[in-house]
Amino acid sequence: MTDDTTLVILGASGDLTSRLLLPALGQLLIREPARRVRLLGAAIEDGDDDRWRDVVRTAFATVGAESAYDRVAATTYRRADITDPDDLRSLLMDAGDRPILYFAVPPAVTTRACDALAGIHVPAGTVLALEKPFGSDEASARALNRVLTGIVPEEQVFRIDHFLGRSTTLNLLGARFANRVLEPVWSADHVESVVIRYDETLGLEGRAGYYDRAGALVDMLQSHLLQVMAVLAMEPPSTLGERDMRDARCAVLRATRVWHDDPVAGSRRARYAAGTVQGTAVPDYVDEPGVDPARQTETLAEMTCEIRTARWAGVPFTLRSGKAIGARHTEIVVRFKPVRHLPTGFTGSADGSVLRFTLGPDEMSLELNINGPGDPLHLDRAALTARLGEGQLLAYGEVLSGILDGDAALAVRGDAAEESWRIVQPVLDAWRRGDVPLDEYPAGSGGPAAWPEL
Ligand SMILES: NC(=O)C1=CN([C@@H]2O[C@H](COP(=O)(O)OP(=O)(O)OC[C@H]3O[C@@H](n4cnc5c(N)ncnc54)[C@H](OP(=O)(O)O)[C@@H]3O)[C@@H](O)[C@H]2O)C=CC1
Ligand SMILES: O=C1O[C@H](COP(=O)(O)O)[C@@H](O)[C@H](O)[C@H]1O
Repeated sequence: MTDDTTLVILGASGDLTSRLLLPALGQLLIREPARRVRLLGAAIEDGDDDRWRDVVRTAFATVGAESAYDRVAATTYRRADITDPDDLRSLLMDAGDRPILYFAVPPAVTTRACDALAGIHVPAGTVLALEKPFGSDEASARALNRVLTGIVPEEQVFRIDHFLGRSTTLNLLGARFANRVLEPVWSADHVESVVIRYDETLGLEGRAGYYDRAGALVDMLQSHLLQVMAVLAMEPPSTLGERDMRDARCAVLRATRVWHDDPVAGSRRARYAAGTVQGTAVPDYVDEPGVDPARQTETLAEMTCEIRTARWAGVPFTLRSGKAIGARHTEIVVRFKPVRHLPTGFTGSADGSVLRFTLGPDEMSLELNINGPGDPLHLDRAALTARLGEGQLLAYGEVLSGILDGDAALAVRGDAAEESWRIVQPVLDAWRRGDVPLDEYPAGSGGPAAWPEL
């Protein structure tokens, strides 16, 4: 990586930029002292270099990376409407050779900006990094892919999914592929069910402009949780290189359908009502600023899928994510089948073992049936727990590192983005038709009382 690479952050005044991208860049520059980057920020609002430099310094400081600022070779700001070809042209002139255009802007703006880019000259080696959601359905994702590959080759398109850079997801690879003990039981022969759950205490956080159109299904399941499922379920790749990893993940998605092809039985949705989350009052979702009640947006989504391969057919993979839940509950749970025959004479129950990966703090635990204290033939439950390495970088740091190095292993390939939409489309359609009721739960609860525990 040399000084002549410019990271152009489109959406310099946005939440993602200040809260996640810049802190991650600061961390990355601290971890890799030889790395240099030029930073060009752009947004619609009038601004100047000094104000932008303050934004960068403040963001670096949030992760204790103040000293990384000296490694940024230049930091400049340009006012630009990136849907305007003239503004884009002058931005590209400022960016120089082989720029990285990071679209930290709303998805509809990204689409319009890419349409504009397709009509102008883009320097060879330009990299495009696009935030999720990628398109708004399968057809629009396909159309956007066509536009992108008309601008730069697929290897230069980074569709971002920061869950692929999360240490838990990376730890899954180590646990699965560096332990011979797991591979023989990693299939429908031994696994009964898988749950991937990301319940947050956070509510809307002022993001109605985006979230009210997306909802939990698109915001979390269609993107992040399907990618985590792909890592959990993929065939062992030959290498951790870009092609092997992306082929393996995409093969899982290609084989995935909603459970029994029945989106009504295979999904549930709900929305939070007024309540209290960890001592703080949260309004009814429809009373949050900017929400349109007519949209019937869900804040809790659940979908069960089947991966139709010899390894996984018949195993339900349930993905769930909710906002304003009483306690953070973020984990991957692999539940094994009980033993085929429990020798007569034991007392107590012998439920299947459970392998659990907790996301942040990262832990892995294996629950087993053991002979407990007292009666030696009475079965008790015990857990072997290991704290996993948190990684030196935030998830966005791993993602940025890949982009700056031109390694797309942690980015979503175009065909995988389309497959993810294909998987959720029947559910979206069923919800739009009103075939699945929109249930309610008080903010701060664990979800609708009537929903059976996963
Ligand atoms: N925020 C988050 O936690 C996460 C966000 N994302 C994704 O990141 C993207 C950005 O989200 P977020 O930062 O929250 O959004 P914000 O609304 O906070 O920021 C949007 C940014 O886009 C700029 N912008 C809008 N239109 C244009 C335009 N025509 N030309 C130039 N700049 C423009 C805005 O500039 P101005 O202020 O000048 O109008 C602003 O800087 C979305 O795709 C979102 O899904 C992904 C993961 C997490
Ligand atoms: O992309 C998103 O992710 C966050 C959850 O991820 P985290 O790493 O910030 O915990 C989610 O809150 C947000 O709604 C979604 O857009």
